Amino acid sequence: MNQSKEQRILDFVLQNAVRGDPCSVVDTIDKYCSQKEWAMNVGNEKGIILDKTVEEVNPSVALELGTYCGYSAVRIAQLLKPGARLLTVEFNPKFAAIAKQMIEFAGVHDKVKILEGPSEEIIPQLKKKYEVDTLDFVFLDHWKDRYTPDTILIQECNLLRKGSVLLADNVIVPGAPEFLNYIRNNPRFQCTNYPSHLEYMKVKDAMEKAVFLG
Ligand SMILES: O=c1[nH]cnc2c(O)c(F)c(-c3ccc(F)cc3)cc12
Ligand SMILES: [Mg+2]
Repeated sequence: MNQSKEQRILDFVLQNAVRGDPCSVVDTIDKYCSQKEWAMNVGNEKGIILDKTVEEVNPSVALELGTYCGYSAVRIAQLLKPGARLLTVEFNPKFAAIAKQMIEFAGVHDKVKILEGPSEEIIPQLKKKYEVDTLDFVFLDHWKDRYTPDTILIQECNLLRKGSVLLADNVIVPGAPEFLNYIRNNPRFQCTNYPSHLEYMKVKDAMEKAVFLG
């Protein structure tokens, strides 16, 4: 049965990265995806913007929408303080299975919980089923058409507090124009744009940060 690209990425990590070393896992994924097969990991250039935002927020509870192979989950988890946790939502069971192995190999599995299913079903479960009070940080990196409805749903579920930070990938490519319009015209958010490039390409992309004002 022929392998998926995501399985090839995982195998390359298992063969070439250092078990228990999150940096080596991140660097090895970037090496494979820049030299052999493009894949939709946030990548190193936008990854540094993600890192800086996570360090600035220093979240106790972080949510990621869109796990994929676990690249950004590993990046985020390695920056979390002791006792802090990342909940990451993945709709595609094949991607979730790859990410689980990636996260375990990186040695950050005690900080990360993969929640399999559609974000619109999981977000309303966060308080009761996953014992979340409020989210300090949310990384939106799933499907552009879900950015706005999920941001609205997160607010409706009372999951944000004054100072909660949202960071959205791909607001230029593939693009999330409706989300940018929503969040930049919403007086309850203070927005900042971070121009960058599409992972492993010279194409322009950007991330958008939105701080919830309460
Ligand atoms: O669907 C996505 N979810 C999350 N992140 C993505 C991404 O970072 C991409 F670059 C892309 C992408 C895919 C194909 C292209 F030609 C350009 C960007 C897609 C996603
Ligand atoms: Mg992305």
